[in-house]
Amino acid sequence: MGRSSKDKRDIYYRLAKEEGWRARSAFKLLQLDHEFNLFSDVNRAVDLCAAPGSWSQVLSRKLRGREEKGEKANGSEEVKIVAVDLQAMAPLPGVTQIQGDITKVSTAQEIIHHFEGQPADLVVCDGAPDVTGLHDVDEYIQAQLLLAALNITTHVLKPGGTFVAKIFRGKDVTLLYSQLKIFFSSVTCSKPRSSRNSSIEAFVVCENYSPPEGYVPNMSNPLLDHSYDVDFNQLEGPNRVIVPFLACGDLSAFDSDRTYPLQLDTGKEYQYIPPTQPPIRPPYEQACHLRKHNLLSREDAPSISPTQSRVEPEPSAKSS
Ligand SMILES: C[S@@+](CC[C@H](N)C(=O)[O-])C[C@H]1O[C@@H](n2cnc3c(N)ncnc32)[C@H](O)[C@@H]1O
Repeated sequence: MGRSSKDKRDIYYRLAKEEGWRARSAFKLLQLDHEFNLFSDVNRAVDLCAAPGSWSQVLSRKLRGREEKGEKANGSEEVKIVAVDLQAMAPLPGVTQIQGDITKVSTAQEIIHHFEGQPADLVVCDGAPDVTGLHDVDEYIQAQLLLAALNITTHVLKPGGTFVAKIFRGKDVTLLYSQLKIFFSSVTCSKPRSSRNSSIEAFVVCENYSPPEGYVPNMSNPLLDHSYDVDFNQLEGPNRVIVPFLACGDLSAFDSDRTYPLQLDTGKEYQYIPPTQPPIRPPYEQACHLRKHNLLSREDAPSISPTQSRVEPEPSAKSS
């Protein structure tokens, strides 16, 4: 397969490179913003599970771009963006990085410290665990990660703020919706056009953060219980919340499940563009090295430590 075959198969991968995004997921956040106007009135934003950084790029370009034009959201407040990931990420203008775990209270404290004690206006999370291929396990771990993201969000988000997170629409999704509905007056599940139909991935857009009275953020247990003073009759029972579903992105936008010719109708001649910023130390680095040297199936395959010589990463680990 030639190096341009992925450009043909994945139009958003190709557009991401053309527009300088680090990953095709940038379009998912852009399309969600187009539908929900996520960035208006936002000066302090948190990007959870941010590496390699395309969502942080979107936040940086949108919020700082507005600031540069003199269109500040709230008076004279400065735009601040914090990105958190377990992995290191190449620097981005105006984005403070925390290499840390979103399940740790110390990470929440670092975020608040960066915002000088002020809460965030917006928290986004495109978090995904390493996919195992066992659907039930993947769905379960993704759900746990979403709950961890919700949990840290309850430490850092201002009342009235917005939380956006990736969700897998698996069989237990209504339990997740019910947990989100405890904390937000509006929860919508949305599928941007750049997210493949063949993937169970979608995004929850949770607006108007309004925790139950007396709720004390607690990092010890990511599974939130239903013991707060919530009118579950309104929620139609804790496991039966019906959340509106909205497909978003202009219908004229590219279809992520289609293969497009390299020569599009744009009048511009096709030219191969390398990835904008490959991950700097991805967790699959060692597997790539072993595969490249045909060592994957050998029992005596040497293991390489993260401090040993670098190996060339694949352009993209996974994409939906
Ligand atoms: C799909 S990638 C995010 C892509 C990113 N939104 C972008 O646009 O470039 C998922 C990320 O979640 C991160 N992640 C998974 N579990 C995490 C955790 N407990 N704490 C912090 N990051 C985590 C992974 O390291 C990975 O970089």
